[in-house]
Amino acid sequence: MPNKKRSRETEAPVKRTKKSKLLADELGWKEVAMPDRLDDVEGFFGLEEIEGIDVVADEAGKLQFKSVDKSKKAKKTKVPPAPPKPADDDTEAEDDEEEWGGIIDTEAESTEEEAATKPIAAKPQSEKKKKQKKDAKAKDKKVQQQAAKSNPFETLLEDRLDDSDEDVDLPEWETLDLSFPTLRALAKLKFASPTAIQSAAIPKILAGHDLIGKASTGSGKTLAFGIPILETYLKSSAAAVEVINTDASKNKIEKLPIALVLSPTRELAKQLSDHLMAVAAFVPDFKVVTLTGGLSLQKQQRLLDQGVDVIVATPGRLWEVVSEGIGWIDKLKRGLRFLVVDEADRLLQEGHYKEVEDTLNLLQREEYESGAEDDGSGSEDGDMDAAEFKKKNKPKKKKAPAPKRQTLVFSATFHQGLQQRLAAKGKKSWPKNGTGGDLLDNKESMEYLLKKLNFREESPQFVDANPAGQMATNLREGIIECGAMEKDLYLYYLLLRYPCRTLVFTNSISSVKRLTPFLSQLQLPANSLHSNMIQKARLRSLERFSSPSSPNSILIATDVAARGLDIKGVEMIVHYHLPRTADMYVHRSGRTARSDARGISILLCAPEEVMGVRRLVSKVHEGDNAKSTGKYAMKSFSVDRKLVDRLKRRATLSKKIADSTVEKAKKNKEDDWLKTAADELGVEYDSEEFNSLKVGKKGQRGKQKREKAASASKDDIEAWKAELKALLKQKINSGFSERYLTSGIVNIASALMNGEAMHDNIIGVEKKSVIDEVTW
Ligand SMILES: Nc1ncnc2c1ncn2[C@@H]1O[C@H](COP(=O)(O)OP(=O)(O)OP(=O)(O)O)[C@@H](O)[C@H]1O
Repeated sequence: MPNKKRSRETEAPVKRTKKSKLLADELGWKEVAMPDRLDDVEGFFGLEEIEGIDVVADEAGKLQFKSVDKSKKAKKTKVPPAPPKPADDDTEAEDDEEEWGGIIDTEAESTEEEAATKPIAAKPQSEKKKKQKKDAKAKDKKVQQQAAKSNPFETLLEDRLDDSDEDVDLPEWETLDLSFPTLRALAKLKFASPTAIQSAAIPKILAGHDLIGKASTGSGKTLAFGIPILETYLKSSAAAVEVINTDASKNKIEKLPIALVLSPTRELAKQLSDHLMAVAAFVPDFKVVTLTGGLSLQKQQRLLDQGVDVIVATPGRLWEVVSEGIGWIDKLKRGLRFLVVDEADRLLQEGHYKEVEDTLNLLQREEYESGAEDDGSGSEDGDMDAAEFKKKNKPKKKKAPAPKRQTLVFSATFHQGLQQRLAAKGKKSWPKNGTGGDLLDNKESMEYLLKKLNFREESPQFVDANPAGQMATNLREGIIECGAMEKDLYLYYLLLRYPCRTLVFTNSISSVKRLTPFLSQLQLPANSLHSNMIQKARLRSLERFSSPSSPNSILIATDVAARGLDIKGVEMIVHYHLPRTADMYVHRSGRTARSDARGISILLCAPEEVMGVRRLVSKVHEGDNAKSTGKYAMKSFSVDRKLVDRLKRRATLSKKIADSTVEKAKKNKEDDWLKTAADELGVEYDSEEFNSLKVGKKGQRGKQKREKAASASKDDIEAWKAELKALLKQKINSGFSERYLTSGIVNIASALMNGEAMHDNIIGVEKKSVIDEVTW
């Protein structure tokens, strides 16, 4: 039956005849657009609708159609205004509008797990809570504004209209023959010269080649593909304007996306979009849309429908948006001039590859079916059976010219484990014997990518901008050997001794959840990032971590932060857990020493891990020019063991407090869940009895430990907290900085009271840069 509801906005023409009763075929049916991908299309090939028609039955009960007076109909079908929503019932609206609008509250970050356990209906907030939220909002807004000030991209966007006559003098970029708007943006960004990958890749891409680009972390790969995309956009929009000027009949151009950039993580996608917008700061119509999970799907669809030049997306969300949208597959096929696969080795890895493959299949450039075209041969025979009708109306195949789409692939690494994983030979873990996780050489990477990606050219251009080494030139690496159970203590030592913006990598979400309160108890500004956090909390953590107002901030993260993130001022990377593969080591370490900056990467290693790690790191450095004379020997990072000893009690107390809080929260959650389950089953719930049944011998020890932590009494915790507080007030004298100790510049007690205590003033040793600790 025609669906009146769906066509409220459009008025379908009705073929009017003299008689008021009409036959079905006399009606002005209008085709309804269908989502590009239907899950089950068997026996279904189209939908049409009609409006302004009443269905009436004659005396014999036969249905007939009757045209309805439009004005009356309009009255009849007028949609009543939606009833006002109760003030606290904003769940639906929120879902629709959910987008990142900066820091909005400072409530303890909640995970998706936690969110799921919250009651669905929002409770009315108390005045006090509202006020707290308001204050927190204002505070976070301030932090956000400060963060924005430090973001060169934002400043650039603010400046762009101020000085349109400004001269651009960038001789080093001259050979690339770039447009004025691009050069202006580069000048504003203070990028005086192109980086090696930019010099090598930009001319090749502009010449129309497919390209595989390999260059070390932080070496400017984003603009190596971003600039050619912008230049192509500028040329094609200039050509479009010419067409309009010379051909009066074409007064409207359809805006089609010219580039699709795939990113493995949400945060990287956002960063890539910002970066592209920054270089396009003087091209006002250039529009980049980011499609990532965790934020409103509808909002992203709306943005796309408003017209877009570049789409930056994570594969899962792209697939969702495009396949559920209408006409997007066709638009992508017709419009795309560039497909960029950033962090290609990650995106093509097992687990991610399926969605990328689906996307690639969608974009196949062979002949494609454009869908049914109305050729005016609609059915006139009401008795025609479905099969016959379907045959007659079969969508016509239409040949489309192959689009000139270039495929651009970028990464700092291409490693062998990738191929093995794709061949489903099982996961490679960090090798004890130092043989796995090897990085692919150029020939192997090329073969691999050729197999996986549908390049336009038979041999895409391969650019390796840093053949001499995998790691950034200004990066120093070190190793600290410590007992497996002492990693918390050594981490605390490093963060306290060398206050600077630090990223700490762990291999599990639970470690992130444990280490964050552990460090917070020790008054270190720790934030967390892992994939179980809701998207807003993820972005909020990153904002806090990168805020200029907290130059010594710490981010405890899983490998979700390992690739691509470009955060200014990160000086130290700590591998709390060893990276699982060599490429992960390269990417994690690459979050520091970016562009011209210096940085250090430190591995915390248990004695049994040291040999394997040393071997693997020397593999990563194989081929380094400077070190090719012999095997690269990873340096031990010098540690003041005396100071470590003096920090032990603090670390022990903080660990106890953090563990008991985490375990208590877990236990409460588990108890709640079990109680509900028991209620539903109508049985008595006894947590101890239940636990004794649940755990086998194997997990007994860990379980006992956890139970012990969870069973700490409130008084125990309070006592630990008081002891820790007292300890934190005391300076710790490691013996080598008497000048600082006796100077009395910092009044620790009042600093603590005012919330100003930072790790560089609660330790009684001189602040020292971690980077200066190693020889350069
Ligand atoms: N020509 C240039 N001159 C100076 N800085 C630049 C230049 N091009 C890019 N940059 C800056 O260098 C930093 C690193 O760039 P980008 O994020 O593109 O690196 P990348 O090679 O993609 O790193 P990764 O492999 O970690 O993803 C960014 O802050 C960027 O703004």
